Amino acid sequence: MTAHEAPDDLGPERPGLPEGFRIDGEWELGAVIGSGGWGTVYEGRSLADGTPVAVKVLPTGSLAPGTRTAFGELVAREVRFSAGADHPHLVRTRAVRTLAVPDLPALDGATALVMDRAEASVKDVLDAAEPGRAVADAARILGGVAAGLAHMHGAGWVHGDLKPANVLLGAGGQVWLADFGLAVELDGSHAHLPPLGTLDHLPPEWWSQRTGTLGSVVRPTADVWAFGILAHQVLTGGLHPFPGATARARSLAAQSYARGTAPLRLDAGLDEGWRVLIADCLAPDHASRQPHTAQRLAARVERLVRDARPHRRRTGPVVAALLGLTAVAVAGMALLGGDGPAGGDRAGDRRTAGATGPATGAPGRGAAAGTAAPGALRPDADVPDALRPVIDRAAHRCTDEEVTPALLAAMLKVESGFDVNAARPARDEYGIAMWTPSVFRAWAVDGDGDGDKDHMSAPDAIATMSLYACWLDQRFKQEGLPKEDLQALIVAGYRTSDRTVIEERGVPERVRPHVEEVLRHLAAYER
Ligand SMILES: Nc1ncnc2c1ncn2[C@@H]1O[C@H](COP(=O)(O)OP(=O)(O)OP(=O)(O)O)[C@@H](O)[C@H]1O
Repeated sequence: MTAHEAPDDLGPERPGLPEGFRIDGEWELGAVIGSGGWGTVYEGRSLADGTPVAVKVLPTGSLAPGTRTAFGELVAREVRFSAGADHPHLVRTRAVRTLAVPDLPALDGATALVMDRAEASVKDVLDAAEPGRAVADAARILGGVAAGLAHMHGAGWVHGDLKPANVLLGAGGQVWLADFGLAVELDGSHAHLPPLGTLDHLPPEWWSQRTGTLGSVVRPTADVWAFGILAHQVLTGGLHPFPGATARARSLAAQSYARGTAPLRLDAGLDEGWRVLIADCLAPDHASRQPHTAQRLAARVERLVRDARPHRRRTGPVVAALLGLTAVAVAGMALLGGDGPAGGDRAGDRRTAGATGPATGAPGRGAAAGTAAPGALRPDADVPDALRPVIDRAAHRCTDEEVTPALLAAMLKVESGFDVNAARPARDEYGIAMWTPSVFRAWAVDGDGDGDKDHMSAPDAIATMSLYACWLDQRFKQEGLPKEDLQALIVAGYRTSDRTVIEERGVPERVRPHVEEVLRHLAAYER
C-alpha cells in the first residue's frame, strides 16, 4: 500500500505490539520491520519449529468512523486476496487471525496476516543501487514480477499498487509480489479502487478520469504501466523514466507525454529488447496498452531473461551480498539457481561438503560404484542410461534428503514412463515430467545450461521437477507434516498442489493410487 497517499486520519500514534507477543500460541512477534499506510509489519517466528515469518497487523479499532468503512474494505480485500493467493511469485499468507488484545483497545480485533518472511524489498535494493546500472539479477526479478502479475490478471485480479516496495525478495532468491490491500477483483474489464495508488506508478489516464462513489476505475493496463516504470527503475539502478525531482513533477511529465506534448525518453543504456518492452508498457493510454497483456509481457520477459543469462551467471552471490544474506541463504539460492551448470555445480559441492556419507554429487553413474548415498539409483533399475546423470544432477540441486535420484526417477516413471515426448493435452501436461507449460514457466530451471528453459527438454523438465519437489518438501516441513511421509507428500503435491496436501494434512484420496505406484517404483529403484 502507499504511505504518501493514505489518509492522514488513520489514528494518531499507531500503537504497537510488544516483542514476545504471541498469536494463538502459534507465532511469536519480534521487532517491527516497517509500517505502511495501513498497518505495521513485524518479524515473527513459528513457535512450533522456529520458521521465520512476517506478521502484518491491520488495526481498525482506532479509526475515525468515516475512515473505518473504507479501511475495513481494504483490509477485507487484502485478507481475501492473500488467503487465496497461491503462486510462487505471490507472497504466501500462512494464516489470518483476529487479535484479542483487550489491554490495547486500538489493536483489539485487528487482523494479523502471517506471511512468509522476505529478506528485502526491491526498494531496498534500489536504495543501495548505483544509478545508471541495472541491479544484480534484474532480469530474473522482473521475470518473477511479470509472472506474478500474469497470474493475478489471469485469476481476475488487478494489483493496483505495483512499486519497488511491494516486490519482496526471499532468502532463497524468491521474487514475491506483496501488499494486496489495493488488489481488486475485476468486474468485467475493470474494477473500482479508492484513489490511493502511488503517484510514481500511476498511469496518466488515472488523472483524467472522474472518481465516482465507487472510486477510480482500475484496469489491468494500470499494472502494466506500473510494471514499465518498475522495469525501468530496476534496469537503471532506480532511475524513473519521467523527469522531475518529485513524484508530482514526474506524474505531470507522464501526463504531458500522454497528451503528446513530450516524447518518451527512456534511459539510453537500456538494451533494445527491454527498451521496446518498457515503451509498450508505457503506451500513453489504456487502449494502446491493452494489447500488451501481462501474460504476453511475461512471455517476452522470459525471453529477455533467457537472453540475459550468459551475462548473469555470477550474479546470484552479488544479490546475496547486496541483501546481506547468510551463507545458508546463499546455499538456498544455489538450489534455486536456474543458471545451468554453474548453479548445479555449486549445489553439488555443498552437498558433498555437508553430507555425512560419501558424496553423490558427481553427475553420472560414477556415483553408483562403491558406497552409494541413500536414495541413489540401483544399477538394475529400469531407468534409461542416458537419463541417469540428468536425474542425479537434478536431485543434487536440492539439499533436502528426501529429494533423491530414486524419488525423481520413480516420479518420472509414473508421470510419463520416461517418454520425453509424452503429452496429455486434455490436462495441458507435456514432456517427461508432465509439466503444465504455464506452471513450468513460473519455476523453470535451465537444466542443461543451453540458455533455454523448455518443458520438452528432459534436463530442464527434470531439474525443474527437482526444484519444485524441493520446495514442496520445505513447505511440508514448515507445516510440520510427518517426516516419514514427506516423499509420499511430495509426489502428491506434484500432482495436486502444496495447498491441497497441507489442507488435507496427507495424501489426497484422488491421487492415492498414483502416489502408491510411485512409492512401489521408489522401493524398487533405491539402493
Ligand atoms: N512478508 C514480508 N517479509 C518481510 N518484510 C515485509 C513483508 N511484507 C512487508 N514487509 C515490509 O514491511 C514494511 C511495511 O510494509 P507494508 O506493506 O505495510 O507497507 P509499505 O508497502 O511499505 O507501504 P504502503 O502500505 O503504504 O504502500 C515494508 O518495509 C515492507 O518491505
